[in-house]
Amino acid sequence: MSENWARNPGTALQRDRFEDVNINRTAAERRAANIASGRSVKKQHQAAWLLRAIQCIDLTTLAGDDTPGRVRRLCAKARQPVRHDLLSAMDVQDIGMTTGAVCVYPTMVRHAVQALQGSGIPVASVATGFPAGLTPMTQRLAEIHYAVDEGAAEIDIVITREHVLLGNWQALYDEICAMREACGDAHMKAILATGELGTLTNVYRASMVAMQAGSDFIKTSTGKEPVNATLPVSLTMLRAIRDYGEQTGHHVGFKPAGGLRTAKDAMAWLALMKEELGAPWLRPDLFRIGASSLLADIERQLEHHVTGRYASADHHALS
Ligand SMILES: O=C[C@H](O)COP(=O)(O)O
Repeated sequence: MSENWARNPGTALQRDRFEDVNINRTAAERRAANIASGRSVKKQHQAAWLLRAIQCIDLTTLAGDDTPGRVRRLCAKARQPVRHDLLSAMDVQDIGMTTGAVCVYPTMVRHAVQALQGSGIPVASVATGFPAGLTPMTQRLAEIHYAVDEGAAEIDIVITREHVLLGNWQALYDEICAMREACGDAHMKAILATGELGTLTNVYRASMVAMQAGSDFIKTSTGKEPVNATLPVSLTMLRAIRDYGEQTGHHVGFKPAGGLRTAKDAMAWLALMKEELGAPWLRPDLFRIGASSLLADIERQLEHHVTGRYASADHHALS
């Protein structure tokens, strides 16, 4: 992550920027499918794209049975996400390849911070009653303070879905503003839990409110909803990011999360980013992929690229 990673200061709540916008699901699905067909990435560039995807992964463990040991193993993988011999074969052994961040629950932050010392890899913490967000506001804010005090540099908050479903934009804006303030210097990603928002129009409107309230990133899902990151939802959020950028001049990042497991998924989302927002968004400052098990398949594809053979998935430990 670059030192000068710009924050999104947000704006006042401006309903006229989103209340009249309606998203056509059929058109969004068609456009997303077209982009994901992968025509925009030439075969010979695929390995470079996969390396870029790794640099954008928020390597995640968010399980009830997480332990300090599991978090330490995850951090070791974040420090060295691809085997050295594969990096050497691709002549990229000296680029300092790491994942974008490690993402954990608040009580695991200290273990991750310790394990990542000196690596420059930030620790992200979920907070605010993840995944449902249905705990009292004072506790949700206290959780942010706790995670920041433990050393989290990034906070992934969850929104109250009810505010979106009822169109209570002021309440949504106020809640996210309060969370942004609690984050202090930590960068804030707002998880919209799009699988629970009903319509793409709601996704667009919630995205806009989250950005107006100062979110540095908008993120699709917790990974715990029945439907997590999809391409049409992502397209809708990227359109909102583009519109917000045109209106304010502020660049907001995007994080698809939940169910992204294959190198093919990573390629589809990279293509979507490039097509919709352009090359500046293909870097960890503005793009993260939240995933617990994507890295194994990417490493497998890179091995195939280098050796022409596939190793078994369990050959690539704990990715
Ligand atoms: O934010 C990250 C997600 O929780 C990861 O979801 P996943 O386990 O489906 O990759």
